[in-house]
Amino acid sequence: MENSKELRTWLDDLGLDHPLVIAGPCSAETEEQVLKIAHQLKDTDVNYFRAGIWKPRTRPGNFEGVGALGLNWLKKVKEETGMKTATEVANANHVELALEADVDLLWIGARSTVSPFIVQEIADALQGTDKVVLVKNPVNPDLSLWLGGIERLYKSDIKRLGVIHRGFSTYEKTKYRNIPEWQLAIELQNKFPDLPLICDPSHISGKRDLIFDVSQTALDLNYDGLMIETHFDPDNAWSDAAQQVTPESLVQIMKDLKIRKETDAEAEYNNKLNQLRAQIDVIDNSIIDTLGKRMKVADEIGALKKQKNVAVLQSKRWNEILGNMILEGEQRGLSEEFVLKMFKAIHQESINHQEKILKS
Ligand SMILES: C=C(O[C@@H]1C=C(C(=O)O)C=C[C@H]1O)C(=O)O
Repeated sequence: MENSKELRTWLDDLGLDHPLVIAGPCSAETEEQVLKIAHQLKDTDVNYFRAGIWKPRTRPGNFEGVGALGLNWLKKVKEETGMKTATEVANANHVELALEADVDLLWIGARSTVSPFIVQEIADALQGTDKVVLVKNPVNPDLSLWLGGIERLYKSDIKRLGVIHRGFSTYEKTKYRNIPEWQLAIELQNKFPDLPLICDPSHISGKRDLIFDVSQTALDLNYDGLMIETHFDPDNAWSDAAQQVTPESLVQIMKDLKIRKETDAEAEYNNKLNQLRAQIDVIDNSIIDTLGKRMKVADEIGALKKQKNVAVLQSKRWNEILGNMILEGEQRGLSEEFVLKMFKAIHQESINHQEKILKS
């Protein structure tokens, strides 16, 4: 599959002057609940009304969705509000029912994207559809698996495509429910700049207070749209209560978000930018030069260790370096997270260099 402008035709055709917005409850609970939220979202920036009909839950025993019955409620949403509708499908049967109910946008969830069997089954069931189909990232940070999902759909002649970034599971405790790993989405944009990219700040955040911040970061990184879970009574929602916002909050979030343009033609801005970028180029070259020199010293240490039959890894020395560098970094405004990541990568490269010498 190649990048092509065609991938974003469905989005361009909407002619929006704001990011695409997909909003609605995490789960459809009752007909009344679905219609009430839909009417509250009707005259806002919302383009697609979402509601989960089949809910994949991590553990059994939780509310698993109202099932096909909820599709009738989505039909009513369309009739009564004119909003397009969206839901998640996780197997061929869901696809068949959702297409029958004329749902306008279908997405494949993170737990389905991990399974090529399931994605293929869904792609086969959707063959040639003119519905919009979006693929959420797999739960693990695997770009190939994510793109593989898109490619399977593309091969099934589905051309109105896009991706949803909902973050990645992690064992570590972080402020996020699912860590964003923005680099992965940036890499995806580099490969497929015209594939519509939607952020799901609700699942990245896991709590409503973080949603604005995550949404702004997404827009700063050129995302095309947002999927935000919305409920009139979030605290009493039957699923994902902590991360849903009220329709009023959603409107406020959309109002407060700054939509950045890709560039600015003004000469003064461009001159200054070019000057600063020239500085960055010089600094980047010196970083690479310094790292090359560091590895040459590591090579010499490797040769010494080889002579004396000493192990490559020296944990005590390594921990001293890490501790010192975190302190040094702090004084220069570098976060501990960044310093750790960078020095772990440097250490690994140093080990690789020494290993090569010890094994030669
Ligand atoms: C270079 C050495 O080998 C390893 C690599 C280190 C580094 O790159 O700084 C530090 C400790 C060792 O784990 C060393 O022993 O000093």
